[in-house]
Amino acid sequence: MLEIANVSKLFNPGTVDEKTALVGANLVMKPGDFVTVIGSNGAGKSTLMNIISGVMRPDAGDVKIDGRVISPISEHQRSRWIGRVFQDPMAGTAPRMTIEENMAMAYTRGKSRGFSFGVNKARKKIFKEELSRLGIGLENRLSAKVGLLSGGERQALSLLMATFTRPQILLLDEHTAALDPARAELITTLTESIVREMKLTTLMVTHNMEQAIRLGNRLIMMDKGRIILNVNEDRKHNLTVEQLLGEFEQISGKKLADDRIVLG
Ligand SMILES: Nc1ncnc2c1ncn2[C@@H]1O[C@H](COP(=O)(O)OP(=O)(O)OP(=O)(O)O)[C@@H](O)[C@H]1O
Repeated sequence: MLEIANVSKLFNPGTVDEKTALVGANLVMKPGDFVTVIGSNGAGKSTLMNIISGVMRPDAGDVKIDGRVISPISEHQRSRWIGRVFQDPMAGTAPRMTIEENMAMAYTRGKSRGFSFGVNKARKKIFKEELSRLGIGLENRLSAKVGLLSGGERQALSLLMATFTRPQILLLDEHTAALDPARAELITTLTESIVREMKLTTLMVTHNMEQAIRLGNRLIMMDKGRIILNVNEDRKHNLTVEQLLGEFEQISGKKLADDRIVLG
C-alpha cells in the first residue's frame, strides 16, 4: 500500500522565485490500484512523482509503503520497490549498452554490491522470456545496442525494465507523450497488460484526458499543488471528458490550463 500523508513542497522559499509545488497532498493507494493523474500546468504532478521516487524530499509530510515511512531512504535504495518510466524514451535505458546488459542492470537495481551484475546463461533465458512479452521481437536482439532501437521500442524496453522485478509501485510520468500515435497506442496497450498481469500498484501522469479515463481504476485531478478531485472506481466507469473538464472548472473556478492537453 502507498500512502502520501500531508505532503508539502515549496521551492525557493522566501525568494522572488518561491513556488508552491504541493500543499498537504493526501492519497492512499491499495495494492493493485491504478490511478491516473491529470492537472493544470505546474499543478505539482512531477513533484509528486519525484517525492515518491526519492528524487527530492518533502518539506512536510510522509510517504509510506506498507506503513513504513520511506522519506529517509535514498532514491537508489527505493528503486528496488519503485519502478519509473519517464516521458523521454532516452531516459530509462543506456544507449551504448546492449539490450541484455540493460536488462541485467535493471535486474540488479537497488540490490547490494555483493550481487553479481553480469549476464549469464540463466539470466539470458529470463530476459528472453520477459522480452517476448512485449511482442515486438526484442527477444531476438539481445546483443543489439539500445541506441539503435526506435523510440517506441526503447520505451517498451524501459517499461519492461521498470516492471520485470515486480516493483511495489510503478510510476509512469507521461510515458507515451513523446511518441507518435501508433507507438503511443502500443505502449498504452503494453502498459495495460503488464499492470494487469503483474497486478502492479500504478500511478500514471497523463495529459491525454481520454487515456486518463480509459486506463486504471481511479483518477485524481491536481491544481496548484492540491489534489482537488479523487474519482473512485464506480464513478470513473461512466466518466466522460466533458464531465471531467466541467468538474475541474466547477472546483477550481477556471478552465483547465494545460498546454499539452489531448482530449481524445
Ligand atoms: N526544481 C524546481 N525548482 C523550482 N521550482 C520548481 C522546481 N520543480 C518544480 N517547480 C515549480 O513547482 C510547481 C510544480 O511543478 P511540477 O513540475 O511538479 O508541475 P506539473 O504538474 O508536473 O506541471 P506540468 O504539467 O506543466 O509539467 C511549478 O510552479 C514549478 O515551476
